[in-house]
Amino acid sequence: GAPLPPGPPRHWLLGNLKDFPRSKIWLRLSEWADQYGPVMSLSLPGGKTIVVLQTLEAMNDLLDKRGALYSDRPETVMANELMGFSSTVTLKQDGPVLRRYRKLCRMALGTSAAERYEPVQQDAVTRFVNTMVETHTRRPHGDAEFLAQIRLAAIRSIMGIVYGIQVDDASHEHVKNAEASIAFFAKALQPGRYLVDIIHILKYVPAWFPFAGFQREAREAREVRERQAELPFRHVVEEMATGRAPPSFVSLLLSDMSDTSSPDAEQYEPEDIKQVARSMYNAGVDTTNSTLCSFVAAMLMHPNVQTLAQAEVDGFYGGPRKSQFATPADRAHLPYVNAVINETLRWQPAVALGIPHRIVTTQDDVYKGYLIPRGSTIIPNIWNVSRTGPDKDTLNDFDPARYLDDSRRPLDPSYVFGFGRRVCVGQLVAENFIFMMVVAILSSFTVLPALDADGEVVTTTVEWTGAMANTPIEFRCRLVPRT
Ligand code: HEM
Repeated sequence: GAPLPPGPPRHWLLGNLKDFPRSKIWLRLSEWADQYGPVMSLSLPGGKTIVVLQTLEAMNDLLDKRGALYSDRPETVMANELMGFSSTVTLKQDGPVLRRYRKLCRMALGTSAAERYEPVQQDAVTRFVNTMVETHTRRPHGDAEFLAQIRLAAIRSIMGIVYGIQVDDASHEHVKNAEASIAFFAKALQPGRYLVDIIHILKYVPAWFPFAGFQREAREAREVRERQAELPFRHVVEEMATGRAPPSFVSLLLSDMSDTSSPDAEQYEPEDIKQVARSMYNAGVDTTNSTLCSFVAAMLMHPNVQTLAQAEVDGFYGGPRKSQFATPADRAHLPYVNAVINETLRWQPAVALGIPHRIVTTQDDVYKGYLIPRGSTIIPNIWNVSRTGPDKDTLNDFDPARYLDDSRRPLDPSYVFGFGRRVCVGQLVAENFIFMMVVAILSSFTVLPALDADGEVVTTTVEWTGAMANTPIEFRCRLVPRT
């Protein structure tokens, strides 16, 4: 039969476990791309195979064109079984339930639905701008408050879209539950974080056992996850009963279900809607937040780009601070701003390794002469694609002009939203919100370095975390209101 795709030598017991760095795994994988080519393999203890796809061609060939085989997700014991995140869209195995979930997502996040959410997204943008103007008055030397405010804006957008709930600040009960849930979720998905994901038998260890801290954590995660699902959902049901519910993901789907003439009425349970709604926060907040924080970092590091983008925005809206009613339809008129957004998505992809897929457990496959064993984990190395293209040596630099130049235009960065039947369901609302926030920031503020107590400019370098969501590590700057 066909050989496994090439890869570094394996230890007889540990496989390649020791070859994985603790953070920014994508950098190591991208180094291996030069050595091993478009498809490589690694192994984990217990003989599990990981296949890494390094080119967009390989990702499209397998995850898209052979989607019937490659749309499963790996089973993680801690996240799926013990913490109970298997009811999350993102981690759901392929099958009839996932297809139901994704249909609900398309119904409530597709093109016509996305337009209905523009007012709640606009509201989140306006509140961000107002808060940052105030922050500048109180602390003109700048600090890291904008990071918390960007996250809050992403939260407001999601809570508004999914439940029609207005969030004043991060101490809102639903937000606290959701943030606790997302922290468990992110931790459980860190590779190698829990031994139980490597030695599955440990899942039978009872919670009272010494060293079974992971069981107690899992119980806490289940409780938090349940509250995250239940409370905001119940709020929408109550508001609908009194006729006060604004249009939201949940209210649209619930009213569709209760309409007996709708062909969908019989196909869904309220429980499906509740679980799908809960999934959105965990999938949508970190990703949107990372992208917007990377955008601010880019403006801080590249004042010349900021000036050009501001000039384009001012030209279109008629001057600084005039963009408050920007809508996604304006994108067509702002080519340079589009290039800035594309370059941000490419330069710091929010999920640099995507979310792993899995090939079905019932059938092997062969690709480019190599065996892809049934049940292997398939990792699309999005980072490597973002570093591939003309002018390769410059691809670590932030340079939006490359998208406006035929001779060095990189691939369209939509690959940062994933592939095939598992492609991001929030892409449209995410792109709309990112556009609205970027225009509002450019039009309302100039991003400048923070000042020290003597009013001197603080030299700032920005680094990114190496975790699943590729987010800038806390840095300070000023968002100075424009006049
Ligand atoms: C810049 C923003 C975002 C980026 C870069 C992003 C990226 C991704 C990626 C890479 C995947 C995995 C696709 C795959 O498996 O091939 C994904 C899945 C998903 N995204 Fe997003 N996402 C973003 C925003 C959002 C938002 C705002 C929402 C919700 C409104 C959302 C909801 C989801 C869900 C539910 C899934 C799971 C789909 C499935 O497993 O079938 N995402 N996203």
